[in-house]
Amino acid sequence: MSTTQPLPGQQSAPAGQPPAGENLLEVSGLRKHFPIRHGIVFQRQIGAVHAVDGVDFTVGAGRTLGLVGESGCGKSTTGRLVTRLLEPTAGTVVFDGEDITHTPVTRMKEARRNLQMIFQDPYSSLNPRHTVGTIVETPMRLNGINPPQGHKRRAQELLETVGLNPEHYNRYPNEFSGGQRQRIGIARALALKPKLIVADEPVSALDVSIQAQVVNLLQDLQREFGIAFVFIAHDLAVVRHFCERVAVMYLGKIVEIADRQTLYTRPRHPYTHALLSAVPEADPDGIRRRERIRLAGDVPSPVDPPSGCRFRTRCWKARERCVTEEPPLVRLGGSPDGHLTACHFPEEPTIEAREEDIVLDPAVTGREETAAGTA
Ligand SMILES: Nc1ncnc2c1ncn2[C@@H]1O[C@H](COP(=O)(O)OP(=O)(O)OP(=O)(O)O)[C@@H](O)[C@H]1O
Repeated sequence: MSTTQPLPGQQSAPAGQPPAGENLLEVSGLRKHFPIRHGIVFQRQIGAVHAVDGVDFTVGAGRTLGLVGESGCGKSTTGRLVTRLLEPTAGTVVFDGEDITHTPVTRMKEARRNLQMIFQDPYSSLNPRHTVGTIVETPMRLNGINPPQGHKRRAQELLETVGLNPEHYNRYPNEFSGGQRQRIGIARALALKPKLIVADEPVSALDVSIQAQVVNLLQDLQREFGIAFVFIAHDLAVVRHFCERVAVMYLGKIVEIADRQTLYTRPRHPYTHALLSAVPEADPDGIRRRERIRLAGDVPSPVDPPSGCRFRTRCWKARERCVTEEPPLVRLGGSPDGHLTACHFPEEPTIEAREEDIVLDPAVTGREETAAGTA
């Protein structure tokens, strides 16, 4: 996939946002292999965890891309590579026209300012010994930003922006709830007026009742300030709410990417079908039945991923070709512009019920048979 061209199928920008199609972030062939070492003295490398294994995507200015997939498929590592918290093994990251793939963090001041990250755990990502004011002001001070109204007033404005009381400036993180701490983290990320925020599971550590509030806050900020987002989550419902485009990852690769409506209603990759079929969804008319797919086992080890298509060991459609030939991420016949799928034997583009459920997990089959027998 070319990463220098705007992704097809992007919707037009809402009022006040940058024009559509201008790529702010271009990720190409991105790889991260964590070495596995053995031995106390010589520490020989005996293998590698293929955490991210050739990922391409772009994010337009002011746009939102969701990264979804099961635990361990490489979402967080991708986020950390993009924000340069990790050094890639291969590939390129171009941000705002600048290739930052190997720029030393100390020399990428401008990019660091415009590229911020929000972390999953609001408890560990805030220094408990610093006041909220210090936490929010520090990025400005480190970057030599002196707002006309002064650091304190600006920090208080930011607290207000994220729905916190500016008078809490002198309080410490442990005096706040999880949702409030995440708001402090968001205020800190906003302090430098970033162009892109990578939000790594920003609500999954929060109570369900608080999650919606924080997601709505992020959405308001995204619209008001035209900030682009890479939103990492395993909760497909949250991603659907927040993201215009969604990429599905499996074992270090993107297996499907499309605009949200297409991905959620007309998926082609069997793995996307399986993920969606696991999402509980209200069926208001009670007429349309959704497909049921239960996958077998866990994601295989990223130390030794399967040959060919990585999903083949859990796929009900796998054939010989899937063992020998890796499917490219391409637009399939019948898919709209911008909908790319990596599959040799794609599914019908619908999530409606099939004649028979797909249940690959023997444990689930056993349980269901027992339940049916006792009913
Ligand atoms: N520093 C590291 N050293 C070795 N392996 C790592 C390291 N960080 C991540 N991994 C491995 O890389 C793979 C991808 O991890 P990653 O955290 O990116 O996945 P994820 O999709 O974000 O999962 P989760 O939703 O559980 O956070 C996993 O197998 C993980 O164990």
